[in-house]
Amino acid sequence: MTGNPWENALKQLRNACDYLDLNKDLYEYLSHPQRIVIVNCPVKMDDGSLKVFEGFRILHSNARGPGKGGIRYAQNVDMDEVKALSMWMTWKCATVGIPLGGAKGGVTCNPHEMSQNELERLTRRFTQGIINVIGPEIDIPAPDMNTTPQMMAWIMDVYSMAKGATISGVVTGKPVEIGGSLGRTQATGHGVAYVADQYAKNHDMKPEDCSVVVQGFGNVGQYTCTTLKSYGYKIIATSDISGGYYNPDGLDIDEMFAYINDPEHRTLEGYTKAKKISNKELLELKCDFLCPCALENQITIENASKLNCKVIVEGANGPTTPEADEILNKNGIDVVPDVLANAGGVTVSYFEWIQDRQGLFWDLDEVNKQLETILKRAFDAIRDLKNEKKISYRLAAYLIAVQRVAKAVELRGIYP
Ligand SMILES: NC(=O)C1=CN([C@@H]2O[C@H](COP(=O)(O)OP(=O)(O)OC[C@H]3O[C@@H](n4cnc5c(N)ncnc54)[C@H](OP(=O)(O)O)[C@@H]3O)[C@@H](O)[C@H]2O)C=CC1
Ligand SMILES: O=C(O)CCC(=O)C(=O)O
Repeated sequence: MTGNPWENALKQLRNACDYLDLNKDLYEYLSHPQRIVIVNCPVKMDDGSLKVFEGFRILHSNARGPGKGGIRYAQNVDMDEVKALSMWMTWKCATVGIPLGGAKGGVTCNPHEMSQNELERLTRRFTQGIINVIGPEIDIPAPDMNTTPQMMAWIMDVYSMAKGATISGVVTGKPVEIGGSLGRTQATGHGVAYVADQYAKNHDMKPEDCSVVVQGFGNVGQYTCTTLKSYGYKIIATSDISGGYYNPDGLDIDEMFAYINDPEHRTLEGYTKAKKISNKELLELKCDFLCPCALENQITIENASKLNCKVIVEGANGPTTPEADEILNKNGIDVVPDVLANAGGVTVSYFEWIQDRQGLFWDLDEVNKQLETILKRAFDAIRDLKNEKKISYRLAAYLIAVQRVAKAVELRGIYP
């Protein structure tokens, strides 16, 4: 893998602090997560054997509010990845101006090789392990890669049983039947598409003339595709672990959606109504919008100069390395950064947290209206700063976010 995500996250912070000429103490403070919890989770597997899974919950900063961020289940989860993801959450919440801090969790496991019962036992054990550092006022988990609303329901159950009361606000991204918000499942992809469309509106690009490549066809990728398609954009390629799927005339996203939801398939393997291509070919396709919606470190020094898109809209967290960013800047390819582009998810999680605390639930139109208001305000502020200072979208977003966090740190006197 090119680049360690934590080192990449530190470089991005360094760039912003240098530009802002912030005092050294602030960089020193922000370059350390506030709290790291590591838990070993013993799980009885279905075959009777015992496996111990390592899990992390990391709070990067609660200067602006309780920690917020998803939990990821994947084989390559390690502490540096979770540290980076937690720091990116701090900037994301500050970028869109919601009163939450940054946190993230992860468990090193291969969820695709585990049964639902094993995943339930793992999720319950992991929750037990982090129970003292989560809570509606402390740190609120949510879904991320390979974690689902059902898993959020188990987290809520373990926490509630321990506290002796039903506490739905401990976690977001839950099923709506137990306090989830309408629109949360679609929110991240909806936000990616909405922000891409804002970019298009600002650059005289018409949806019907624009082709889009979306790497990843999971929660974020799927709803990025469906929402962009509903706006009139043509999705010409997408991918999952089985490879890329390309059709220059446009993919039938609904059909692909149904294909992977068929329990016989799960992935796009065997889907025949598109040309099969490699992940490398997918990223280098000629298109207007490239939306990486899978993993970190996909656009690197190796492939940045080979990209054939006009703009990158980052659905994933950390898909572009700082070195690749420099190449893209030189080549005139704009990058709408993750901390803005994929902030739709955490924004609707924030709405879910509010709704749970009030016991009053919004209809879908209200959720989407508020979401778009927040994303538009953030996009406009970043665009204006970018134009004024002649800097990248990423640096503009970071300047806004880091200054907001710095102000909170100063006002609270966090290091007297
Ligand atoms: N869910 C959310 O609300 C948010 C997620 N994000 C970020 O978006 C990204 C995607 O998350 P999400 O959609 O939730 O995760 P999912 O697990 O739902 O989907 C991940 C997608 O990436 C694909 N993928 C995994 N490994 C590879 C690979 N090596 N090459 C190509 N594709 C691969 C998966 O394929 P397969 O299913 O076949 O394994 C799947 O299509 C992550 O970076 C996450 O942190 C950001 C904000 C919020
Ligand atoms: O919904 C949330 O609270 C956080 C989602 C997340 O993990 C992310 O934005 O990367």
